[in-house]
Amino acid sequence: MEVDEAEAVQLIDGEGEFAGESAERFMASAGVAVCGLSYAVVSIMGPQSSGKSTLLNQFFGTNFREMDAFRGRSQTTKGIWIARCVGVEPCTVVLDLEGTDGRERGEDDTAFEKQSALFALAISDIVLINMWCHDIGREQAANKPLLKTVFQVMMRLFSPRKTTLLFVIRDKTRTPLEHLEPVLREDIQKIWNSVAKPEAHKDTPISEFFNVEVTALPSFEEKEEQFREQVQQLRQRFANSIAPGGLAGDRRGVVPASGFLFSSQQIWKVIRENKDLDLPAHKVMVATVRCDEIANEKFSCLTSDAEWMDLENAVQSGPVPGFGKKLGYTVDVHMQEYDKEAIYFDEVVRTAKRQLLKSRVLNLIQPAFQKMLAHLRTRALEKYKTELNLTLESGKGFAASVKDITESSLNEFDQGCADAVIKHADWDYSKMLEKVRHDIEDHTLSIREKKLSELTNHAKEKLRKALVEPVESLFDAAGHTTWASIRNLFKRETEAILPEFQKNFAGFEMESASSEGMVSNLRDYARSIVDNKAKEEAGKVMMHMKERLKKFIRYLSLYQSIARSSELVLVFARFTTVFSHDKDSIPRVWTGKEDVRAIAKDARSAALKLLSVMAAIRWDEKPDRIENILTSTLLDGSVTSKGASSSSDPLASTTWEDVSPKYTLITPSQCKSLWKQFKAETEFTITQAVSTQQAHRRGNGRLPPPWAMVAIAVLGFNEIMVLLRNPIYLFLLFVGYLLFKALAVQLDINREFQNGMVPGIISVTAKLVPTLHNILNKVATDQQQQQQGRHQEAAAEAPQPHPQQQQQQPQPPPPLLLSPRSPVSELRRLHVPFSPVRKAASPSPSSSPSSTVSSPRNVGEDQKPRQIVEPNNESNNAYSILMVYTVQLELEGYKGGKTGYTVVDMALPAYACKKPQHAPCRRPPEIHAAIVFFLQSSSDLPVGER
Ligand SMILES: Nc1nc2c(ncn2[C@@H]2O[C@H](COP(=O)(O)OP(=O)(O)OP(=O)(O)O)[C@@H](O)[C@H]2O)c(=O)[nH]1
Repeated sequence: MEVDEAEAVQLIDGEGEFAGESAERFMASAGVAVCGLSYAVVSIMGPQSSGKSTLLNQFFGTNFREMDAFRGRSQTTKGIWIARCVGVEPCTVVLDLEGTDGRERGEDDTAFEKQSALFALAISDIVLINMWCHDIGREQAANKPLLKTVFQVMMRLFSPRKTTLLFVIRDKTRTPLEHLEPVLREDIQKIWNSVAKPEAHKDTPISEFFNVEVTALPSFEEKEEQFREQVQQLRQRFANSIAPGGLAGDRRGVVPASGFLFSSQQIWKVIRENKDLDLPAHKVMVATVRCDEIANEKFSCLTSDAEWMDLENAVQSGPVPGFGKKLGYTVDVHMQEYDKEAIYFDEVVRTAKRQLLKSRVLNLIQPAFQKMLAHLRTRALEKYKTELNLTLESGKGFAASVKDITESSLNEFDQGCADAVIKHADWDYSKMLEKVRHDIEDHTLSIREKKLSELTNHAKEKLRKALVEPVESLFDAAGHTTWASIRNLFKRETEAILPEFQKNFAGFEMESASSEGMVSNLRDYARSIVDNKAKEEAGKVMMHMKERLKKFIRYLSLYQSIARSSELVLVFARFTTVFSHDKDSIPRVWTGKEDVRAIAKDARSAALKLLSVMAAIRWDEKPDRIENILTSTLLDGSVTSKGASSSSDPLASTTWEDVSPKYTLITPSQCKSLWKQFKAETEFTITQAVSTQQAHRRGNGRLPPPWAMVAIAVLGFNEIMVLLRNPIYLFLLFVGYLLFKALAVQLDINREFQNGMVPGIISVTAKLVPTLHNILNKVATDQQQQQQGRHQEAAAEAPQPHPQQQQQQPQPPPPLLLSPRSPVSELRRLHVPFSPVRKAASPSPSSSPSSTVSSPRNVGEDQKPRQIVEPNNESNNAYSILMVYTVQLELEGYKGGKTGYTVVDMALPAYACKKPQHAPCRRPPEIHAAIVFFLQSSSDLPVGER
């Protein structure tokens, strides 16, 4: 319900209960609460039905209930009522008190009178005391007990405020006020004097506590017009009553209007409890409560402030530009509201409550500020990372980049923090600044490690590339200067790469000790590359050599049970290389004139040299005695003596003299056992070579001795003459000779009889008929070819066909140096389709064999032009016409479906006879072994391929 400003409400009911709810409504509707200190409180006391309500209504335009005179005189006002004066500035609140000396309460019930009087004195600036004119000067006047009560309760107020007592004399008579007032004042003084006072105020004059004013009004009932006129004049005195010199008292202890209701309630509570009323303490208490209420209200306003909520939401997702400015403005608004409302309360209390409010506000907004700092921290770190990357990419030095960007990032963070703080708080963001600094330092360290690691890895990769393959190559050609070459290589490459590395990390501004340490580590790494390569390369080379050796073994059918250890493979490889090649690395052709034992010794010596090279890693130039020891003990044969004691055997040890164990690859005792095994296995090779040489010599000495030839001529003279006289016999003899010769070549008589007479006869007998059949077929084939040749000659004489037709004719088979039907030519024919690379490299059938694919390990060797020994007509030896024919078989590629090639590179001394090309050729043992090897290998091929 809206309360009109003139509408009076009950503040305290007749039972003495404070009507807080209706009073609050009144305060809100009458707008008193916002008046601050600019308000005045007026009360009226007086006997019952003395026209108090009538006077107030006429004075201030209020609507207090008045007694209806036509219904009889009775109590109208019960308790205390309150209303706001109409048209009086400043805001004036008026209290209408229950009349004293009322019949309703009885003669002895004066408690409420005293309580209400004290209440009126405590909260009012002006107290109107309504009294009848005819009571002045009377001893038993009705106002005398009232005044006594007022003065007595006044003494119960500590530090009482100075109140104006305005005596309103009603129904004034013809006696002028000038005569009435002294009498009244005298009565008042008498009453004041009669009141018991505390010792401190015993002699205090009444003027210390009261401003006594007196006025008189005509009767409202009899002289209403005059009454109204004089009331209007009197009303003027209530305008600006609180101004200096105004009607109001000194207003000490006045509380702000917003606290008026609370203050009144508390005062009434104290009065009801019959306690002394300490107005200053009450004022502080009111201020405390009210400031608390105001602070709570303002804090609540802030928490629901739209700008604050928007700001708080925004800062959750990222930094807010102008955060401090926006937040400071919002806080300012609410703090100023507090100041505005609390300004009239006790200053000490007000300030204390303001501080409390401020700390609550800061606690509320600090998480948002911390969030803002977190965003700034993240942004500073991101900026640092980005700019560092860009700067490093531009090539600027690492340390200089870090210094510049750190400074700029921290400055930006600092500015962001300064922008985020508010003037109300002295928030310290130095800890966050330290965190950002640590973030940057951590990131810098990680990037530094990463960059240094990249540089180191790059240098290591360069070292690896620069050392691995050259070292591998040097080990391939192991010899006297191998380790010297490796040392030179190591020195050259490290001196080229390490300074470049040192130059690259100069930008990191490292301490010289760290820098040198890193270079030293890299140098150690380079050494480890060589060391590891020395070990690994042995393994790799062993594998290759083992493969090669296996093929060589297949070729010669010699080494069937060797290569039990990888070191032995190396030694064997060197041996077979030397043993099978001459000094110019040309495949050796056994002519029968070589000194096989001397060659074998050279081969063993070379193998031993390889063994000595591979026996240890030599980083220093200090010569060692490994080769000498190996030569003297192994090559000269002393080691083979079974009775050699360990004390005289320099190889009976696990370490080399002057060689560190960590640099030892093959120990002396290992060398010794390897050599024993090597000698045992190679002995057979040498024996085989000697046998081959002897067979060769036998082949060259097949003509019968001269005495036998003379005996044949003498004893067979008649038969010779018969043959000479009969050409048919001579022809048949010639044909028979040719047939026998062809059979002998085809059957390889010498080889068949190598295993003994009886096995030879059996073998030759079994092969005789098929061989004869082959020869006859060959003769028939030759005749057909001759006829085809004649046809072609005839066709050549005929008109030439169109070039395209000519291209479509099938190409003739490639010319063969051997017989087209010979096993070796079959070998070549079968091999050609197997090599796709060979096809690509040799589109023409007449391409040189040197264009074939070779083993990677033999690239250097294969790149040399193949030395082909053309048939030499100048040579008298029919078997000395040699050619080097390279046979490359991808046999391994067909076995087991492997995709890679295993290239068998065999230098085969091929045989081409002086006889016509189509005649059958006799095979030397090496060719025969190669064919046997091929046929054995090709047995794994599919039937069609074979
Ligand atoms: N004689 C005379 N009577 C008056 C005057 N003013 C008012 N009255 C009459 O006095 C009677 C009481 O008036 P109220 O104004 O109700 O008096 P009151 O003091 O408020 O009464 P309570 O509130 O009951 O104590 C009414 O009948 C009025 O008409 C006046 O100036 N002189």
